[in-house]
Amino acid sequence: MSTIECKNVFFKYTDEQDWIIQDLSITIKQGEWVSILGTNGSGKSTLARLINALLTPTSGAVTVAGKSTDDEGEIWNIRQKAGMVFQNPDHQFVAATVRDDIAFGLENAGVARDEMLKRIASASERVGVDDLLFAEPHRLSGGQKQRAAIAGVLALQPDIMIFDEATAMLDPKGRKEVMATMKQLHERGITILMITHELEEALESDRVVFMEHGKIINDSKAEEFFQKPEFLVERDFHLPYFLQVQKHLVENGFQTNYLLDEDEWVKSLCTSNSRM
Ligand SMILES: Nc1ncnc2c1ncn2[C@@H]1O[C@H](COP(=O)(O)OP(=O)(O)OP(=O)(O)O)[C@@H](O)[C@H]1O
Repeated sequence: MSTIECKNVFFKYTDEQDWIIQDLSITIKQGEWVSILGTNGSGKSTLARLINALLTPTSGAVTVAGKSTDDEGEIWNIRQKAGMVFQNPDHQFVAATVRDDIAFGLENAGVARDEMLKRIASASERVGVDDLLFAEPHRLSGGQKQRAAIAGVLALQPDIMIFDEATAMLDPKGRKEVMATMKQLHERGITILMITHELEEALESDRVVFMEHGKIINDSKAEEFFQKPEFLVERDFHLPYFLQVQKHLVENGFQTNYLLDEDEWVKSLCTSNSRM
């Protein structure tokens, strides 16, 4: 069980900069699916890197499963517990085949050969790249590449997976594949931290954290967060079409609250007394 805990974290990359992360505190429990939304430059990726121990706080504390990211002896342990998947899948591969790429991380982690083979088989099967193990990563489609990258992280048996705009470079099919994989990992109890600009993706999560100027300005359940879409509209976020329609209905008194599941909303509309 790995809880993520950030306590009064301040961070800047250089002395000359203003704070990139300012007095940020958050606790994320094992098994949660948290979307991290925010405007460009608000510090989302920096927060992810602080949690993954790629960066350490200038002041304050970040702990993962009770281990401080400041403790040099725990860095590799933390990175295994909290694996990261990045935006550009092409930057994540180091080996000539998917199989060797997954094996590379395991070798670095000192996993014995028999165990390594088991883990490669199980991680690749879980994300549906078991038939691509001998393929060259650069020849895969975008969605396949991201799933192969996820398999590499998954083989290290993380409790937490951090997706930093992992679908941003994918076409709709690739996005769908990666979102389905995230959903499946969440169902298996892995904590999902998903940095995204896509509200459709955030609708899938349990909790939404919204960052601005290095601070968390909203932290609530997704159902609650999406009850106030004007918060997003004011910040130039593009609402999913079915939420835009609901916004008009709410504003005109035809509906009292927002439903985040499109099918459920359509069903309720069809059975409602206020059918138009
Ligand atoms: N290596 C670095 N050195 C100096 N400043 C940096 C570095 N990386 C990021 N920054 C600055 O830190 C701030 C926050 O960047 P970060 O990437 O965390 O934001 P973000 O919310 O993820 O942005 P985006 O949505 O555009 O990806 C930005 O002003 C950025 O210019």
